[in-house]
Amino acid sequence: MNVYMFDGHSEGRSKAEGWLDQGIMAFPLLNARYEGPLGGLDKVPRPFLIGVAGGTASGKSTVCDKIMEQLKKSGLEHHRHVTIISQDSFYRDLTAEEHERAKKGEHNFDHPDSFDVELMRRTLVDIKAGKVMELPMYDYIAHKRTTKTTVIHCADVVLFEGILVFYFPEIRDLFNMRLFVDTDPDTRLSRRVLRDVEERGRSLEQILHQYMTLVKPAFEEFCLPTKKYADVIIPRGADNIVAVDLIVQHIQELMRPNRPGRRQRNNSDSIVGRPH
Ligand SMILES: Nc1ncnc2c1ncn2[C@@H]1O[C@H](COP(=O)(O)OP(=O)(O)O)[C@@H](O)[C@H]1O
Ligand SMILES: Nc1ccn([C@@H]2O[C@H](COP(=O)(O)O)[C@@H](O)[C@H]2O)c(=O)n1
Repeated sequence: MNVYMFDGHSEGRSKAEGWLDQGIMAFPLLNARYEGPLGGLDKVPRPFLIGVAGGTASGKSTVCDKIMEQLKKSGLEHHRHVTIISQDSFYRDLTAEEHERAKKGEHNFDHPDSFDVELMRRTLVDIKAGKVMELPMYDYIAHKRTTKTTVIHCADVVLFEGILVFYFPEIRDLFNMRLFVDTDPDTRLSRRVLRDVEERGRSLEQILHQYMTLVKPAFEEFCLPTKKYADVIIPRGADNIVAVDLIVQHIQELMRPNRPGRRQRNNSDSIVGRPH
């Protein structure tokens, strides 16, 4: 079985392609023995779908990578697989006019209308149903999904990361666990500048213009308010080893075979704490 590890470092291309460039890695994950679609109180959904939200460059992808790494280290291997999907794969196609604006950093990629929500929903529903899926890849230089796709199949844990994964109720409600990566805005901006210059072919002027006029206001209006939907808020992102460890332990516990009282996620469940 294959698992796609995404690193987000591919030059100007999609995160998915970056993961693929590193090789499709077998990633045996958990030794649990639950099978098939869930419904009973003693079953954990398979795949177990985890939403990972947070502002741009907050470290969402890095946290997802850490979670995968920790699960791997845990040694609970054998026939369990984890997949990371980026919400960026679901940016909708731009018109010619929008594309011209995007080239100047004037298209609002941080607004909910920028996403093909129905494609996102259908894809996640199909993944939850255990179907083999082809995901569109995203090119940050061309500002469009490419004809290349990533095939996802047989995942036991799926991490779905993106700035607005909790914004749309029909997407939000699909998650079995919700994480919000909460990183200081100055840190995020400096990381974004470096990343967008190095990997997304942007000039400093364009990055700052886009950030101040579109990214920052949209973060405050659309992304930040979704923090309240998180089960766990992770301050400082992947640097927060304690939070990542606790989350991984919780996933392992949920998936432990024959766990007493194992049951499906309830919206009032909490791992560490809920936001006020
Ligand atoms: N804890 C960290 N310390 C230093 N750099 C980091 C850290 N987390 C992420 N980065 C860097 O910041 C950039 C954005 O991180 P990423 O995980 O891709 O964020 P997001 O997925 O939220 O956009 C990347 O270049 C990444 O290497
Ligand atoms: N063509 C595009 C598409 C997206 N963006 C920016 O990417 C950010 C989301 O990705 P993160 O990895 O940072 O979460 C979002 O803030 C968009 O502004 C872009 O610049 N160009």
